[in-house]
Amino acid sequence: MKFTKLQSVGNDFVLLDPQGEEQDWPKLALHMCHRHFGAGADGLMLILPSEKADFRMRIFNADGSEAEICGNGLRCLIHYIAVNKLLGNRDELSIETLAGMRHAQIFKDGRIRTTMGKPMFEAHQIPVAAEPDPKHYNGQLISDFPLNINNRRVLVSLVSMGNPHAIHFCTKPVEEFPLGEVGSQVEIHKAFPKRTNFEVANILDTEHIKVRVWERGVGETLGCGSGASAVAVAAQILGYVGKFVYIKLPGGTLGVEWDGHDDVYLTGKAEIIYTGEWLKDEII
Ligand SMILES: N[C@H](CCC[C@H](N)C(=O)O)C(=O)O
Repeated sequence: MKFTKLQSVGNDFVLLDPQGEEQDWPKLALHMCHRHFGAGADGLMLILPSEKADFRMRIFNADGSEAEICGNGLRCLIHYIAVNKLLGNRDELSIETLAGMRHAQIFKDGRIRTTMGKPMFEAHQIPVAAEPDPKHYNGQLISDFPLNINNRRVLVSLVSMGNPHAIHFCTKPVEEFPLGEVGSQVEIHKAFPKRTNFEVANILDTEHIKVRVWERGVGETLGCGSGASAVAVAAQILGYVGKFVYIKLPGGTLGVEWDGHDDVYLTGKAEIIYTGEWLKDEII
């Protein structure tokens, strides 16, 4: 089975075109994403036909769980479509995802600008099980939500980009944050019935935020597009940044725009690293 390996800001994926074939995708994702016994990736993506859009995308995390959306994966899929001229030379296209329709523009310099949908803030949309006190929130950003992690009180803001994000703003450099210890616990905290992605963010100035990410179903990644979007949205609502912000991740920088009401726009590049053939048939 042929596959293509792609990356964007160091978030890497194997992409398959199943051509109508059905497989145990969660198990195959677990298998193919393994860094030693497999091809190695943060996720497995499928490019599929769609009746509502140019193509449909499915994304499975390295642990086999299926996610609603993946910002970097979306950009990688669009880059794959452009390089392989699956839509000729069209520079605008639409992709159907579990989180809804997403639209993209491809620029001549290789940048790809995608919609990331409208951010959601209601407790049931995150979802967060422990109802925060409604008088504080009623549809506004749930900020300073307290989590007790190994006797450390971690305050997070909660944003859904179709997938859940818990964001901790800190004043120290993000490199000093114990992301492995804290992120692994936040991901599976009982407050999040669907688990959550976790971002630690340090505001550099009104246009730049430094971020590290512990991804649901993956662990620490070098970049996360939906995470970058969620951080930019929360930071704007909290008054830290304006409507356009650069999110500096360990694997690279993404641009996020949000007018405060409608769709978030995410801009970055993507790269095909290699194509390969999957020859293994046994499961780990
Ligand atoms: N781990 C994420 C999916 C991948 C998101 C990330 N790679 C991105 O670029 O948005 C989740 O389970 O919600």
